[in-house]
Amino acid sequence: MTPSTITATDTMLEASGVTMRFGGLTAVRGVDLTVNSGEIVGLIGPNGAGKTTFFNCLTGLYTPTEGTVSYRGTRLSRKPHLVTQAGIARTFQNIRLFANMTVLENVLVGRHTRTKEGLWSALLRGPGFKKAELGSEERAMELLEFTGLAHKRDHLARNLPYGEQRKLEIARALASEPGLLLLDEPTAGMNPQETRATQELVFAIRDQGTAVLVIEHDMRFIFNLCDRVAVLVQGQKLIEGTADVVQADERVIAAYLGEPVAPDTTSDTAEPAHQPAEEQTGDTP
Ligand SMILES: Nc1ncnc2c1ncn2[C@@H]1O[C@H](COP(=O)(O)OP(=O)(O)OP(=O)(O)O)[C@@H](O)[C@H]1O
Repeated sequence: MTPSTITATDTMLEASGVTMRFGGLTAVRGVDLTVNSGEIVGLIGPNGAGKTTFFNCLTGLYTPTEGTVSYRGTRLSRKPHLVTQAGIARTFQNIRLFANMTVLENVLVGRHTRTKEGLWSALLRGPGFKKAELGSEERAMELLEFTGLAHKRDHLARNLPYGEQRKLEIARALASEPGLLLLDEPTAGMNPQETRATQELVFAIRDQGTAVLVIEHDMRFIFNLCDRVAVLVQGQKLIEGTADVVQADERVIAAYLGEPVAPDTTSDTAEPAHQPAEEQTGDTP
């Protein structure tokens, strides 16, 4: 999945002094964060702490007011499609699939940065895209097998259950063959069984050579999954460390956790922690 040139010691992402201001509001303030190859890093913090804004600064959706972002030692472009082409893919907090395309087509569109055809050609399904599609289909099917969606290849994205839509977003992100995958609340709205399956999927993604940076409010998920966790509070990084260090930190407990995280004793039949805020499948990602 990942270029064989990546070694265990590569720095994939290096964000340095990233600050993002919106008028008088400083949403992200001087944040440094590194993700190395082979790592799963978590980014947690209260609502409004600046986590998604920080992701948007990494992926070119926002130009940081201050600071730099590099991927594998090279400063990143501020254009999202060039960031994807460089090797960073992401999913969104609110699912952004092509609702009226099939599962397979959604993944094929995700491959456009790895073919000569552009996004518009992919969306309009022009002749160039159809040719490129033949070469891409095998890889797209591998990704659907990998994410457990192969049997749904011809279903419309909008007809998938919520948990499978989230998986499809991940499959589509993987279609650009990223070295680093950014996941924004991948388990939001999932039940405990789906959350555990997502955890296994993220481990498998890492094991195949893609580093992962993940935002999530489900603390059991984060602390089970991540090699390191960084905590943002009011736009600033409060602490960064292993799960044990972070969840025992009194400032983190006071600012975010409220109480130490209990071990995972949830049952498979429990209800989802919360439902998605909206029916998220839109027509445009
Ligand atoms: N485009 C924008 N214009 C103005 N303010 C913004 C913009 N985007 C985010 N903000 C503000 O920046 C702050 C950080 O928001 P952000 O969505 O990054 O937080 P978050 O940690 O991802 O929250 P949540 O966990 O609820 O998703 C908030 O006060 C938000 O209102």
